[in-house]
Amino acid sequence: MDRNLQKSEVDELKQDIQKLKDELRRKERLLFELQQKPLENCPYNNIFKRDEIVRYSRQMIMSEMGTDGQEALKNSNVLIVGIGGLGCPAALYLASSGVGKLTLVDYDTVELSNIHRQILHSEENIDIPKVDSAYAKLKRLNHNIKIVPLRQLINNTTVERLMKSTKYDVVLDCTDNVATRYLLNDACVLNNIPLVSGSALQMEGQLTVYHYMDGPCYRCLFPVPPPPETVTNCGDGGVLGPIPGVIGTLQALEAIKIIIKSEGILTSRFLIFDGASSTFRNVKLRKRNKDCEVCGDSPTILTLINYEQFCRSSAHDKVVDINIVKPEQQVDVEYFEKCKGTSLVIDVRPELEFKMCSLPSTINYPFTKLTKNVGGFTEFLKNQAKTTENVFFICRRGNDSQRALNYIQNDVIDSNLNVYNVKGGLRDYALKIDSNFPIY
Ligand SMILES: Nc1ncnc2c1ncn2[C@@H]1O[C@H](COP(=O)(O)OP(=O)(O)OP(=O)(O)O)[C@@H](O)[C@H]1O
Ligand SMILES: [Zn+2]
Repeated sequence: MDRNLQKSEVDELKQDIQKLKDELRRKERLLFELQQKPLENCPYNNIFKRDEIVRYSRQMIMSEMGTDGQEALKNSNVLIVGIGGLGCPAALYLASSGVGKLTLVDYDTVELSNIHRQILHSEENIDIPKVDSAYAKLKRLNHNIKIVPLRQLINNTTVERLMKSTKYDVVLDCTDNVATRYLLNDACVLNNIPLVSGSALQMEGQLTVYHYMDGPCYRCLFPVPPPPETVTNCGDGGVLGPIPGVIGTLQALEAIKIIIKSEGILTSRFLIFDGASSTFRNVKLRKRNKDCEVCGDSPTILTLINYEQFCRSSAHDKVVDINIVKPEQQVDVEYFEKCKGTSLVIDVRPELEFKMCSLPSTINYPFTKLTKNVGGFTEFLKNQAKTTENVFFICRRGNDSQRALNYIQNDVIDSNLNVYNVKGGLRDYALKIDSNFPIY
């Protein structure tokens, strides 16, 4: 082609390719399903086919499960939201145990940094939707069950549509953000469905069942969202692969227990797993809060609310520091690249991340250390900067570096230093300047 494509043309082509890929995957799924041999009826049992009896025999012979439990599983309908670190092991065990219909929802595609813990996805799945990768693996594991992969974001509209279309026996919250947690909680309370909720970060995991029998819901325990700056996800704090493996597996266990009506469901208590000391702890929770806005005796939340706004406007928001970084101090990576050779560059990421990868000739001064000793840092800065007037602050995505600038802004006001924040941080640097720099 002898002309440059316009951005809109490129976008259009990308959309066309995506549509073709989606269609191809849909047809592959159809073909796979058609190629599966239908199970043969068993003359010796009128509920299960011969293969099913053999397949589930090791759990069916247990008194806790029995044929009644297995039949309940076969007729059950489970929704898993989030096919990441928790959703993968949860889906694996629910599919292998014979849950009749499993709906998988996630909007995201597989990334290389996911697969150390998101065990349904493998190297050849990178860049494809997580739900498609999960579908393919689970169908090969157990083609007798129905799996519905939905590549979509769970929001008010989609969750309402889902819950109107089917009666779920149980919902698993395998997501990683507070707004979705409140949304799923409220949707489950309003539709009277138990919610198995898990979380995992670094070496620790937590698990509980909300809105089951007279147990509390998420809102009963946390009527106000936590301050956004106190919430860390795996992307920021890291996580050891087996931790969500343990918690996701336990989420599947609780879901199975709910379906087969076992005793000992994890309601009104929290299970905390500490992988560092290999210990499990049970923390007793309050009973349902009669004043809870959604599950209380006189609820005020009768339909879904705006969850993003609710999480932003929490009482704690007021303590978020005021941004005093001037627009001219916000520079892009292209400008940074031009100046960095003759400037001082302070990388405010934690020491460990700096060791993982860093730009040459940069100094590491972690943000947490800086905030504990602002005065000491200013002295350090002035000493370092004897040979240059320009100081660039950089971090992974440009947030902590901006906050660092906020902290020291007033202290360097009388010096001859020009301080800048690199917008988009090292992530943008990798995307726009040097693709050899690892994006993580
Ligand atoms: N509202 C939502 N609707 C659908 N899927 C969601 C929603 N919120 C979160 N998820 C999904 O939940 C999953 C959570 O997975 P996990 O906590 O392992 O982190 P991740 O986002 O995949 O990875 P990382 O944090 O390392 O980038 C993700 O796949 C994410 O796309
Ligand atoms: Zn409640």
